[in-house]
Amino acid sequence: MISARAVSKSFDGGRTQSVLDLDLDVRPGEFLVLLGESGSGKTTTLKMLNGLIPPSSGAIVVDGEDISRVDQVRLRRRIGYVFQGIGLFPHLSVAENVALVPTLLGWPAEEREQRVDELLRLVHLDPEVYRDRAPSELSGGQRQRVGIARALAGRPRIVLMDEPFGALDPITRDHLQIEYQKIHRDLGLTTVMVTHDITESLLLADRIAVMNGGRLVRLGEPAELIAEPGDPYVAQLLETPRRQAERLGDLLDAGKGAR
Ligand SMILES: Nc1ncnc2c1ncn2[C@@H]1O[C@H](COP(=O)(O)OP(=O)(O)OP(=O)(O)O)[C@@H](O)[C@H]1O
Repeated sequence: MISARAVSKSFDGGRTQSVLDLDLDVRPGEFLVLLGESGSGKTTTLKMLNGLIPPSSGAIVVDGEDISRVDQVRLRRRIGYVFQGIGLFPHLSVAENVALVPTLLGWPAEEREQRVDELLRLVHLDPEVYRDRAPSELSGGQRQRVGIARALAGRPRIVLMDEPFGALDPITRDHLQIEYQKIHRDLGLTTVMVTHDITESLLLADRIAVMNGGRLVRLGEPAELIAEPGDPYVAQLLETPRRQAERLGDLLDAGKGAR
């Protein structure tokens, strides 16, 4: 569905090398997570996949088309994007934010409104209650739900998400992760999600692409990475969730014993 071939990106006339020689194939229907620490090149990669940033070299093919040769506006309307920090327009209502792409595509008002209500229900927000609210009148989790609804409005087959659950409390985060995973499956989407949270990537991804210093250092299913990190950096990343899982396992066992 998405292929990157020898993609590199530098800024400041070559002084900052953000992404180096990236080769990556995202399969149709796959949930792929780009994992790495701050500054490893994840956001730059995601923005290159929908043409927001042009690569310095290399090629990106989306659904069979080299994206440097397609109309950029049309391309971006075919790909849903959930931005880091959500990025809802504060002066627009929830419904207007969700209807952004359908409005740009010139959908008739009635169809647009039906779509907004359908999407709000999909992300578990009652349209009667939330349609006319301003983003400032929502909790962080509700705002993130609106961000997801907005990304899905134009019926994209591909969704790119940049740290979508990063700023949420753990309980809301867990709910939204599970809900989004269901949406991804039910709608047959291809999703690429950026995170620096190793546990999140292990729980959500079909495959994880680990980036370090602009390079893709490991690509594999969560179980494959756990069984064989294959790279010292990946082994180091896995230490924390492994330790936490062991401690939680011990506590759960102790809890059972105390009952
Ligand atoms: N427009 C830009 N101009 C100059 N340098 C940039 C620009 N965008 C990104 N960079 C640099 O490229 C590198 C990778 O940045 P990127 O935002 O892709 O990292 P990231 O892994 O997404 O980090 P984070 O998790 O903090 O968002 C960083 O060193 C960053 O400073």
